Amino acid sequence: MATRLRPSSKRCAVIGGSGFLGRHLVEKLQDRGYSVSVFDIRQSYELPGVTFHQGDLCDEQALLSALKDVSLVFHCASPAPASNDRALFERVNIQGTKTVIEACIQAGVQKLVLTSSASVVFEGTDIKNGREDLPYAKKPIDYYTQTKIQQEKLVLEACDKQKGFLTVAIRPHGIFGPRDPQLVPIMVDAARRGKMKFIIGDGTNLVDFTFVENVVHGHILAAECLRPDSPICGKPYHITNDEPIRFWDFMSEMLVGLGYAAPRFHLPYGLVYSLALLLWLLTWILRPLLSFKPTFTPMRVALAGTHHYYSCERAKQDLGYRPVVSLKEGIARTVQSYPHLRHGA
Ligand SMILES: NC(=O)C1=CN([C@@H]2O[C@H](COP(=O)(O)OP(=O)(O)OC[C@H]3O[C@@H](n4cnc5c(N)ncnc54)[C@H](OP(=O)(O)O)[C@@H]3O)[C@@H](O)[C@H]2O)C=CC1
Ligand SMILES: CC(C)=CCC[C@@H](C)[C@H]1CC[C@H]2C3=C(CC[C@]12C)[C@@]1(C)CCC(=O)C[C@@H]1CC3
Repeated sequence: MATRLRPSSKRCAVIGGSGFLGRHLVEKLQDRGYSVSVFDIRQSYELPGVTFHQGDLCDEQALLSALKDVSLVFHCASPAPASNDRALFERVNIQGTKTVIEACIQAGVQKLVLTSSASVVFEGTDIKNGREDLPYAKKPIDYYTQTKIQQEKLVLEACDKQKGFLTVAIRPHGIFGPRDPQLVPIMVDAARRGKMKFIIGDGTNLVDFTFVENVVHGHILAAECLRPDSPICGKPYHITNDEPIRFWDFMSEMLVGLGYAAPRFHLPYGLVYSLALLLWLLTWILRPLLSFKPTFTPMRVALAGTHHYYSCERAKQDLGYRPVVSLKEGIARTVQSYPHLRHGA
């Protein structure tokens, strides 16, 4: 296991620090005594001691002024997967990440920790205990994933011990927790519209859901282990709760916790996937006439109906990673944090 070192200056920047994961990361870094700057396209909160720089990460000059005297950068900004905007994903995740790397090198940043995604190896078919040596998806399930693959490659290939610029990528999966704008809100919206009655497939597919504080813990461990002599340089690491759970059990626990009924009726996976594909095709053909965003997309059906869980042995070995919050506690804390989304609220 690599030795953990705190950067001497303890000055770091979180690109995407106004987002769900970013804000949790900022709060924990501050608790641990880091001096933190946030760079984000929006400012969603204020925190004493944290400096905010509002800007687009594709703007090198804006980044350079935010990275002055910073030795460690976390890059966890991305357009939301639900935006499904190919041009935006390419501009931010690919061009923007090139700009982040260039700005880091120019500003003398020593370490860059990227938030990648375990989905970079997911093609819509079962992955059981997938390790980091699985090949990147040849047919990624959506544009978001396609650009996350390119982004991860760019960051890992930029690792250069000679130049003193070290990089590492964290691949979380199914992040959930307080303030998440996606998982629970999308699920509750579907429940309120009567769309959470059905289980896609036989309901036994296992999936990783990862409590946000475990993802934060993985990022900080990676940053503190990143040194020229450590085995983690230029490598990706899966960070999960290490407790794969049936997708539909997780959904049911969340729903029941919030006062909604658990899904009960089974629908065949192949049928739902084909319908989602057809719907997607129709909305694509009719896009000049109507802007309709279906709840059932092929990507979501694949996520809901296949096995996709990952080994985090490499993170345990190299980073000393162990989840700090169990799935049970994570679910309870998440449910408690959404009083406004409870049934009848
Ligand atoms: N949530 C999940 O389950 C998983 C997330 N990830 C990865 O984790 C990271 C964080 O995700 P999450 O916290 O959920 O996402 P959020 O959308 O909550 O946070 C991302 C932040 O980045 C900002 N941002 C987007 N584009 C730019 C830009 N051009 N310049 C500066 N800032 C920008 C967003 O602003 P705005 O909201 O205005 O767009 C937002 O504040 C992402 O890289 C994502 O790919 C990986 C696996 C799973
Ligand atoms: C583990 C992992 C990568 C989770 C991803 C989170 C989201 C993609 C899910 C959040 C809410 C989920 C959801 C569905 C699919 C996956 C999510 C979008 C459905 C659309 C699946 C089909 C239904 O029956 C309705 C579901 C609503 C919630």
